[in-house]
Amino acid sequence: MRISLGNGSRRRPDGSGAARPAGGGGRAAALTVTGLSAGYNDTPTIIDVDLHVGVGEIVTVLGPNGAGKSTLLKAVLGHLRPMSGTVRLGDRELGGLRSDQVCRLSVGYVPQVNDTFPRLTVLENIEMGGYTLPRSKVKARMAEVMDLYPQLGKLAARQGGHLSGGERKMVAIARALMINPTLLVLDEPTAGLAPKPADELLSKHIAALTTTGVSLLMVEQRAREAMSISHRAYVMAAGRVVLTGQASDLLERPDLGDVFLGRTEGENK
Ligand SMILES: Nc1ncnc2c1ncn2[C@@H]1O[C@H](COP(=O)(O)OP(=O)(O)OP(=O)(O)O)[C@@H](O)[C@H]1O
Repeated sequence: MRISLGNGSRRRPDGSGAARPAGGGGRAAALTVTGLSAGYNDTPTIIDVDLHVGVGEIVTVLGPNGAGKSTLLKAVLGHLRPMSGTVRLGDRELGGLRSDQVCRLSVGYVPQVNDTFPRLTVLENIEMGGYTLPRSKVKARMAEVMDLYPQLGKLAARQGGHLSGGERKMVAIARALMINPTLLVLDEPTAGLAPKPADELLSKHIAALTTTGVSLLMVEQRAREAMSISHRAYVMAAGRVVLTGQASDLLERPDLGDVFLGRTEGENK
């Protein structure tokens, strides 16, 4: 059974969900997943998933291990071919496209692991993200991206392998922003981070992305912190969406950790 909390697409109280043109000319578009089933070896792992990320929204997918969260992202990103259903970004159908084709439609991806090139400097890592841009546009786009994360300026010459986990993730996000994505997909960005840098990554660096107008789909285990910067959330269990609603409504649930992650609140901290 799917439970829905809250109605409509309310913006966050500070109004930061307002769509703004992304620097560099990216076209704003919403992601709409309808009736999506996908999986491995002809067996569906996710079943009949409906999900929407409005323009400029942050939407978080939560759920216990094995719920199908990463499989959902793979199907959106073209790493897995949908068995049924549709994945639309604006008026474009992504379902059935290869991952490189999805990327060329302005979909940025920050993977959970192998997020930076350890032997390349911060600047080189970020520049790599612009490999599909005309050469003449790369430097200007790098400047725009560095404006969003000025902290990276001080680390410009440092190798990826010599960064903290939080710094590395910021570099990975900056690299993904180089294509000025319409949709940015983040797979468990705080995985492996200590609580303080994890909170900082969510509350500062990921929350700051709302200023770019990008639509953001994120899988995240830190339910409370992720929802405090999200517009809506979807909870998956055993391959299905079992709960969806406004993040502010879901945040009020005292059983957040138990219900959303299948574990205790203490473990969620
Ligand atoms: N490449 C694969 N081949 C076969 N089965 C897979 C593959 N990848 C994942 N699965 C299975 O699909 C199911 C969902 O996995 P998925 O990684 O999507 O879950 P998840 O919610 O992202 O879990 P976690 O939070 O642990 O990352 C699991 O039962 C998993 O074993």
